[in-house]
Amino acid sequence: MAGGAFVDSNGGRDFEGKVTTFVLITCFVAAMGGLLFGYDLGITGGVTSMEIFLVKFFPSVYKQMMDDTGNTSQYCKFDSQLLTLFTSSLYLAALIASFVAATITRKFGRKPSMFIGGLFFLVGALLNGFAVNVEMLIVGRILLGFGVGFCNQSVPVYLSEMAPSKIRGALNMGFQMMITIGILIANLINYGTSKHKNGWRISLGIGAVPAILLCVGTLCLDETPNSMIERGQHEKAKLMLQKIRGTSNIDEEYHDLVDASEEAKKIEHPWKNILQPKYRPHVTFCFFIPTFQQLTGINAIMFYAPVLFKILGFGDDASLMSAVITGGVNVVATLVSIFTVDKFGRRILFLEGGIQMLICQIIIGVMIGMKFGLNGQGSFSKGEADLLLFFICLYVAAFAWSWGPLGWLVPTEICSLEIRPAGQAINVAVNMLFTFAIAQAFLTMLCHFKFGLFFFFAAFVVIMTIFIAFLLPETKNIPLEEMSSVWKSHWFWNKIVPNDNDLGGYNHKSNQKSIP
Ligand SMILES: OC[C@H]1O[C@](O)(CO)[C@@H](O)[C@@H]1O
Repeated sequence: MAGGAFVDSNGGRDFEGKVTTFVLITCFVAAMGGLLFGYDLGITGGVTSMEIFLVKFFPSVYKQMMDDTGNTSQYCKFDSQLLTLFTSSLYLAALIASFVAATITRKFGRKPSMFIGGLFFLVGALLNGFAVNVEMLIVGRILLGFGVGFCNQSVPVYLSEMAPSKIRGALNMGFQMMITIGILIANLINYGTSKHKNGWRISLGIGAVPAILLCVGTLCLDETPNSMIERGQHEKAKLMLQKIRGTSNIDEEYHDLVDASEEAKKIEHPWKNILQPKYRPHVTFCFFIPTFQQLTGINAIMFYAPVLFKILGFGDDASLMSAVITGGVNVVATLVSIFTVDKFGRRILFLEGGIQMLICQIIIGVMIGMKFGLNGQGSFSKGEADLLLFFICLYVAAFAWSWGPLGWLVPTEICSLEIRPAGQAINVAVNMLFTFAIAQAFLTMLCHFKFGLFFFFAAFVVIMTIFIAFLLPETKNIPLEEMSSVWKSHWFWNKIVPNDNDLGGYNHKSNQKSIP
């Protein structure tokens, strides 16, 4: 499912096999999916800050922006539901599409879903690039959203099933990494196109290039062995396994895949299954982790950084350049997470990231509050603007090594096979729902909450950090087949999870220390 399913479905054991060229090509295709998602996340902020674009499609917002009679508070300059709908409609469409894609991925395979996703991306990008009215823009964004839904649902699954288990963890975070690279590319392109008359067309239309690569790439790829087994093509699956592992010694892995598929088929009602008391921690984390990931307020920065910087008095160029800087910080800090997550663990990254975000949000809120007050009139000096940008970067870095990648990793690794599809569906749907809500509400919230908006998100960061401190057990280095033991040795979850010996279908070890 979207954003995840990289976990080892064979119980964490390592099978014989090399990292073949074939697998590397699959990674490239998967990368296109993440890149496209990131590109769409990053492109609208810059485009909606381009004057020519606003004049053409949102003239009332442009008038409001240019109003220098002093009637409009800086905080409210971009407050327009139609303008935010341009950004947010994508995520609502993605939410709906990921459910449809889940069925197509299961019944017809991963490839059709990826291909359909690529096609939606292509048509959406072209519609946006050639748009002559707001309707074309919004319909284009909805199609891009369908693309995100189909790709986020199928690409990670495809990738995890193709990848040898030893690089599966890295690939999980690699997906978020590609998202951040997509955002950065979008920011760079906006910076480059902003001076051209039709710059916004190039920015929006250029998304068609990775979409074509994804479509063509998908056509050249083969289906995963797991999907072949799921659809009764056992002999083909064996051959495919030999091809992707670069060895004929695949019997053990093949039998594990068949067993896993049989187990999964026994679950008639995955949604009813996940509601059993023993899965309460799983449902809790699959719901609250994506909720909190979005309530960090990260997308207030990712979507609206150029607009926000413009509101704060940065010039046009400086606004877009600042977005490039925050985009760059986002990529580098995600790398930090990839290299430290298995060494220091998930909890420490979550907790450190939370505290760092909190401090930065308070400083940002205070700085804006002191300059713009409640009436929203004011401006920053060059030095103050640089200092503000510095704290925004520190905030983005904290997110990028904590809630960004861990928001996908933790829900996938805590769910055992029989509840993975349902758990992932919750994770993705909730993520998209809150991405939509924040995208839609941010500019209006800024208009009403003013600088207090940063304290609003900071309050959620306090709640989520306490939530992690008390409720999330450390999952670093815990083999998947022993994951159920973490609940039994946790001070809170051992009171909630029923005391049977067959949690999640896996045996658990009795000699665990108390966690955390
Ligand atoms: O890198 C920031 C991006 O990462 C996400 O949280 C996805 O994991 C997006 O919602 C956000 O725009």
